[in-house]
Amino acid sequence: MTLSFGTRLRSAMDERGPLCVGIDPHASLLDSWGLADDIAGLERFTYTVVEALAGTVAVFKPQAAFFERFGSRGVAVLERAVVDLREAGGLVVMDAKRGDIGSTMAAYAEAFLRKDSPLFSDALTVSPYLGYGSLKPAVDLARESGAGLFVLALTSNPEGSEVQRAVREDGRTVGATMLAHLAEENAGEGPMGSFGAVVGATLGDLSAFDLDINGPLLAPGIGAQGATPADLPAVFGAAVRNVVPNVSRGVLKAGPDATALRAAAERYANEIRAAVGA
Ligand SMILES: O=C(O)c1cc(=O)[nH]c(=O)n1[C@@H]1O[C@H](COP(=O)(O)O)[C@@H](O)[C@H]1O
Repeated sequence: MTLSFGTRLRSAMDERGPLCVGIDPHASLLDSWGLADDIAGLERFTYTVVEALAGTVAVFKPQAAFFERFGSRGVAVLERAVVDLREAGGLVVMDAKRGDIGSTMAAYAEAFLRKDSPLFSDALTVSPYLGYGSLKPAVDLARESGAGLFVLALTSNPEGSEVQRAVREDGRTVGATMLAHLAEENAGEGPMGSFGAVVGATLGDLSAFDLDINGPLLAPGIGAQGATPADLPAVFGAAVRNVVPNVSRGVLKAGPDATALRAAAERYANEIRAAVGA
């Protein structure tokens, strides 16, 4: 029987700590690593990160756009990275931020959440802004495959608030409504449900929101966007136990040296552990 994503994620967090390293091969990072902004540079960058960190970090979040910009050969690099990371015991959250009308959403879900898909990942980031219900095909297929979703609820960027903090007719904000849908999705699941929210670590006090969704909270924004591991308890309160903090550029800029990459990831992992008491 396939264990659920929430169950596998909780074990991985317990064993390796909650840090998620983002694999975002920005052109500027390739340049600072002394690599060309081409397929060979992308390949070298990606496999250096995979080889350096696959055995020690709990969760990886490859950002699909940085691979897609090289066309099919870039996607092939992504496919191999996903397989290698998973074989080394890491969990892969594919950051593709998909969202569409339900019938098309089913095809996006198949691309990333069907077990025999070349890009099958442990979880996928999705956008609920065509209506939470439009994500149903992805929710259903994730359940069937033992995978998970991370739904954009309160994003780390300042522009997000015009949508996510908009107040609905029932007096709730849009973001709070997404969190409530996820709490429903995860009801009764143990040790934690598989349907997570993306909640930026940059957002300051979130006590106005009920973050107790019995699921993981993916928290980008640490490092390059200015948040620090020490901010996590104040932002997330009691929900900090379920937080998976993502660091992309903050770790990646330490490359290309594998030892330096490992040291950067370890430093963030230790700071996060100290802050959240994991
Ligand atoms: O879903 C995401 O991963 C995401 C949501 C969000 O609200 N903010 C956010 O920064 N992200 C992603 O998290 C990563 C952050 O990268 P760094 O700022 O380099 O650590 C990028 O891949 C973003 O696309």
